[in-house]
Amino acid sequence: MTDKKTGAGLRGQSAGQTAICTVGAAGNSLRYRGYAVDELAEKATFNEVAYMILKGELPTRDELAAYQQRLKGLRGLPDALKEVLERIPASAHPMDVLRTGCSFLGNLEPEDGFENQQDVADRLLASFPSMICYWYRFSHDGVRIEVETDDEGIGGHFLHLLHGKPPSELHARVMDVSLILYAEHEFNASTFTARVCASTLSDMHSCITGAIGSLRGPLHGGANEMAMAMLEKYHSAEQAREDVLRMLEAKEKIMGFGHAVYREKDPRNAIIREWSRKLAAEVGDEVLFPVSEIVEKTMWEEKKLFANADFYHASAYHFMGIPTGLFTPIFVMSRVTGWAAHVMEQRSNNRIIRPGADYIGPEDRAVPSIDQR
Ligand SMILES: CC(=O)SCCNC(=O)CCNC(=O)[C@H](O)C(C)(C)COP(=O)(O)OP(=O)(O)OC[C@H]1O[C@@H](n2cnc3c(N)ncnc32)[C@H](O)[C@@H]1OP(=O)(O)O
Ligand SMILES: O=C([O-])CC(=O)C(=O)O
Repeated sequence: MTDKKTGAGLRGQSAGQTAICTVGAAGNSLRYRGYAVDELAEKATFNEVAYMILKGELPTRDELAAYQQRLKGLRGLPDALKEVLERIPASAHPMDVLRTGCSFLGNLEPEDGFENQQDVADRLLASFPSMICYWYRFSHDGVRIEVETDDEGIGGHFLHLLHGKPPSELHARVMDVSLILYAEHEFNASTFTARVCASTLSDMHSCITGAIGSLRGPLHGGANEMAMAMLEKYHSAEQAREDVLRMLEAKEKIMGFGHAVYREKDPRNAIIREWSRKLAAEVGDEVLFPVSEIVEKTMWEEKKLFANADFYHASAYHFMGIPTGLFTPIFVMSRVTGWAAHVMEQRSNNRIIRPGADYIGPEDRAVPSIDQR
């Protein structure tokens, strides 16, 4: 592994303070406002975690009930947004759809002052599943769906809209855990994008729209889709192992492995792997899960590279019948909590983020006339 404190990517350097999250303390831990992610994934719902990330503390029973009611009431989409979504072709990337949806909602319901920041965060959290599913079902199935359901959880609501029926208890819980695991991750690339935008005192929709653009890339959130594209090529564990060895020999990147901060393991991986194993048993899978396991084993044996949060999300989502293109939008539905919390934190103690650069271009020179060039 390269020295994390040298070279490109601002690796290992602190770019500011945060009270929201710690990543990689002791090489492998993840805590949101002091709570370990493993414990949250076991004992909490995503609604509770979202509330805690956005508002600072875990909700009481009454606060949670009121918050769930509030989010349910914010699931609807304005007609003008539905019209825009209907014009986006089926061939569009779903992340581009959410990027447009977020930006367009900013035209219809502008933040109009930082005193409304919590309201905008709640509105985006509640309406992203509606946006993506409204577009997906219209462009792929030709139907205009009703986007308001009575599902308690955002993950269950998403599956309901996508499949047109309420999800099983198991699927609703897996979605909830997945959203907990993806909710927040300190100064990752998309969150840093949001904070840079916030530091200019821009509006919440601009910050979140920019963050969606950064999350889209295959080195960040887009890795779960790329991992799925690779895994579904294989018909057996043996074939997968041989191809991974070939890719490593050719110095190709294997998506869903490695991390910019964790050194030993990504604590989210073991959690989503076990849920994926349960889903594999439910659907009677004998290929995708064993293939995923052999890829994980081979990467560790050959390169000491561990699976990150994205890797087993690929098989878990696939087992629940979610189209691959919607994997990263699910990440958005969750990470909007972390992004918005960071925007609010940046605003609360702001100085415009504007680093310097080491100049490596030509020495000073005179401008020649056009005939002399
Ligand atoms: C939710 C998330 O966003 S998690 C990240 C999701 N992204 C991916 O899964 C994409 C694949 N992984 C990667 O590209 C990288 O591991 C990143 C972007 C996550 C981290 O990048 P960096 O911090 O630059 O990686 P790092 O410094 O640890 O790389 C060390 C070495 O391992 C190699 N390496 C790292 N990840 C991988 C991988 N997935 N496959 C093959 N080789 C890898 C690097 O090429 C580098 O080799 P070198 O020293 O010969 O140049
Ligand atoms: O922290 C990072 O660089 C990427 C990551 O795992 C995340 O954003 O969840």
